[in-house]
Amino acid sequence: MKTLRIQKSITGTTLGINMQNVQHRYDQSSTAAVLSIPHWQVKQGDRVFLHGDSGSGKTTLLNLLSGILTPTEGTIELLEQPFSTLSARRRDAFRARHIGVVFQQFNLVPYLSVLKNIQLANYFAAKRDKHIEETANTLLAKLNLPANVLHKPANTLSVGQQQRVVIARALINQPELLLVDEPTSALDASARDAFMDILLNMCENAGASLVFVSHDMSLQRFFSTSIDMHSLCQGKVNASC
Ligand SMILES: Nc1ncnc2c1ncn2[C@@H]1O[C@H](COP(=O)(O)OP(=O)(O)OP(=O)(O)O)[C@@H](O)[C@H]1O
Repeated sequence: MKTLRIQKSITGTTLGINMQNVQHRYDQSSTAAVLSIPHWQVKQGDRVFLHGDSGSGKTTLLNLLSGILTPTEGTIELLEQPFSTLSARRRDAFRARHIGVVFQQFNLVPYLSVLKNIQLANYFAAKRDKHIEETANTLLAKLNLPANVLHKPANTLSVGQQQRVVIARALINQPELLLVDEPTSALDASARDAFMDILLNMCENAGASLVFVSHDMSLQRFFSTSIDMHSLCQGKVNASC
């Protein structure tokens, strides 16, 4: 049972993401920010395709949204709760409970089984699923992974299979916000399209917001909203609600 009570805004719409005057500098003494976003709001449940040139700040933005980085200036609210201003400990707890991340580095524990890797995510969320094996199996089946991989060490799976395990791990806690970075790079075209359908269906059923970063512009057609980093940093992307 989730403890967070998501408030409705005055328009009756819940905001999944609300960034105001956000800037990020890796080097505090530098005058130029690597990322500067005047204003960006994403309605809860929206699915956003984010693209941009190499070095335009996509990874930096995902790291800010997942709380791995905090902005040098400005504020980030998630699910209408303060996020960037939380202490590191409370931000970690918020991430474990409400955010699923699928980043390019899989961060699977290589010698642990697929099930143990998924259980770890559930453990850190502090909302244990008593039927974790059954839930994990259902998720893996939806992602077209055979049930017999569940007890195999993660490092014995193919790269494409590991990508699917990372998705299952990200979804196991039914996050309200899913942050995804280039998840289909190891899949061929037909597996990629099947995977996109599954991912988007899962997000829709859960009412989750999705921020999906990719260089592969052919994936844009799966999304109702597509944003390039240049427009975002120019403040040309308005509130979606
Ligand atoms: N840890 C870091 N320390 C200093 N500068 C960094 C760091 N990470 C990224 N940068 C710089 O910040 C800018 C944005 O980088 P970022 O990785 O966010 O871009 P990106 O759009 O994800 O690029 P790509 O598509 O190549 O992955 C770049 O100029 C990069 O050199």
